[in-house]
Formats: sequence, C-alpha cells, structure tokens
Amino acid sequence: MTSHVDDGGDHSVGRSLIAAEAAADESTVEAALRPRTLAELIGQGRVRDQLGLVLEAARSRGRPPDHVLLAGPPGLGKTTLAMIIAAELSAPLRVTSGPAIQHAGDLAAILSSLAEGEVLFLDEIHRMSRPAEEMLYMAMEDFRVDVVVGKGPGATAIPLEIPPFTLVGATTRAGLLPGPLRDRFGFTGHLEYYEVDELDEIVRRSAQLLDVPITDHAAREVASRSRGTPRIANRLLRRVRDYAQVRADGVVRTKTAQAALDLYEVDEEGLDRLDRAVLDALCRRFGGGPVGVSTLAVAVGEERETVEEVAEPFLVRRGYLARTPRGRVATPAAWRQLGLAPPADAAFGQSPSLFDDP
Ligand SMILES: Nc1ncnc2c1ncn2[C@@H]1O[C@H](COP(=O)(O)OP(=O)(O)OP(=O)(O)O)[C@@H](O)[C@H]1O
Repeated sequence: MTSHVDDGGDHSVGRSLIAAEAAADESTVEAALRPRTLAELIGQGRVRDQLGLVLEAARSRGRPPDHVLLAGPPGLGKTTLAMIIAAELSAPLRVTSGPAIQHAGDLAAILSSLAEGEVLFLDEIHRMSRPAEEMLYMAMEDFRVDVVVGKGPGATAIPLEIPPFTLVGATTRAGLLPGPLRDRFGFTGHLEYYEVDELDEIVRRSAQLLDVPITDHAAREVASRSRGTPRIANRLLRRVRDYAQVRADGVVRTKTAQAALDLYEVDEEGLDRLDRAVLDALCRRFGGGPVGVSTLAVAVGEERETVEEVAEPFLVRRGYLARTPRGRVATPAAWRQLGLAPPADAAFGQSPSLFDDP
C-alpha cells in the first residue's frame, strides 16, 4: 500500500514544501515538517499533557506561563516545542542560543526589546556565559535587569524593567545547569527517545507532506533505523526518497529503503558510521575500556560533545556502552556487534561497582 498527499489535506503546506524541496534547502524542509500545535505533535505524551496543562492555565489567567525548560538529546523536538508554545499562546517568538550570548550586554539587548508576553527560546542554555546567566536569574524572577554602565569604582548599575515574558530554555545537558538556574524554571519537560510506532507515524506524516509515495512496510523500515529520533527519521526519509527517484520507480518500497540505508551506512538497528567508529575504537584500540570520552573522541576524529551527546546516549540505551567513573566501557553486546568475542578479562566483567555512574 502506498500513501500519498491526502486530497482532503492542507495543499498549501504540501505545495510550499515541494517548492522548498525544489530549492534544495533541507533546513527549510525540516522546518516545514514541524508540527505546529500540541495536538499535531506525535509522541512525547507525558510532556504534551503536562505542557498542555501549563499553557491552558496560563491562557485562562491571561498571564504568561512559568518559564519552561526542555531537556533531552538533539533532534527530539525541543525547538519544535518552543515554537508550539508560542503558537499555542498566540505570542511572538524570539530565538537565540547560549553560545550567541557571550556578554551580559548581549542578553540585556534581547531582553529589553521583548514585547509583553513574548516567548524567548534560548537553545543550548548550558553554554551561556556566567555573567549572562546571572543576569538571566534576575530577569526570570523579577522581570528586571541591572545594566552596568562604566568600569571600575565609577561603574553604576541602572535597573531596567522588562515586560513579563516566558523563557523556554533547551538543553541536551540538564545536569550541567547550575541549580539556581534550574530552580527558576516552573516546568521541566524531559524529552524521551521515540518508540518505533511513533517514528513510523512521523515518517508517514512527513512522506505525505513531501508527496513521497512510500509503502507502510518501508516507512516502518525507516522508522526502525532512526535511533528513536524524529530529525533522523526525516533525514533518512529524504535519502530513501532520493534513492527511489534516481535508482527505482520513485516509490519507496522496503527493498529500495534497505538498499538506500545500506548505502548511507545506517544498519538495521540504526547504528551509523560514528556509532560504529566509537564501538570499534573502544573495543579494538582500547581493549573495551575504561577509556575517557575525550580520548575516544580523538580516536574517532570527532568533537567530544558530538560523541558525548549524539553517539553515546544511543549506545548506552542500546546496551553497547556504559559510562563509568573510570571511563567508557564496552559491554559484551558491543564486541558481538563488531563480530568479535568479548575477552574473558574485559573490564565489563570485572566489578559491578564500576558501573555505578555518579
Ligand atoms: N513529535 C514530533 N512529531 C513530528 N515531527 C517531529 C516531532 N519532534 C520533532 N519532529 C521533527 O524533527 C525535526 C527536529 O526537531 P527539532 O529541531 O525540534 O529538534 P531539537 O530537539 O530542537 O533538536 P536540537 O536541540 O538539535 O535543535 C523537525 O524537523 C521536526 O519536524
């Protein structure tokens, strides 16, 4: 069975997507695939319900809701949720990120130009500079900032009122946020990896919006190789679509999907080149560990953050890797994944206490 853009569906969305595709702008396509309301969001049932209540209550009071922190690995929908929050509140949205705010003055400029009730999305909030972070505490709590003018003993702090706003902070590393900052969020949503059924629904929805004919079985194949992550599901869908158009009849069938995903080195479990490189380095070069994550990152030629935030959470979840106080350790399943026998003296077998990750 193939699914096509439903005749009763929103054709303007379909058409604008196809135009974006023609412009070969993948980020525009990704943005256009975002669900726009909480009701349209697939999966994340708990966060959806909790957030729904927070927003409903704020709407009924006619006041901006509490500040919201969204935590979870990349690509699970933090930006999408921030946009949904603004849309559900019919409020404007301002987008910035921690690394973009290096000085407190950068933050003061943004805060002082916010409209009443505006939603400020601060991505990678854990990467903001310390002085900016301190300014944010006051802004979140009292809707006020102190702008310091001048230097040295003559410096004066000028208080500046800012209109009530809602901060939506996003982080892949909730543990790195200082307590005082975490405490100022009235609600924290922990985003979880998606189940295959949910990703299946996301793939079919995206295929419909992109006008990609895909069989139900092929959609499931893409979903099951997407490492629990919608962004990856959408990306893989675009790659199997390319393959179907260039090397087949344009319809994504299971065989086409499998051939395309093999070509892009995504295996049946969703492990990609980086995941396998990490496991390979861990087992073959470091005898299964323990080894520090920085060393592991150098060994695979990647940034430490990429290994830590993209590859590791998935490998830990699939039971291939354990984070221990002494470093990263391969599990017997990791050795088997590489077609190797786990050594009898592998670190994993030595002491269960090794795995008490602090
Ligand atoms: N629940 C969902 N249902 C359907 N599509 C989703 C859902 N969540 C995310 N997506 C899709 O996945 C893509 C990535 O989502 P998004 O950019 O919101 O992730 P993110 O968590 O903000 O990632 P990062 O932190 O890396 O920016 C988007 O294109 C969006 O269409």
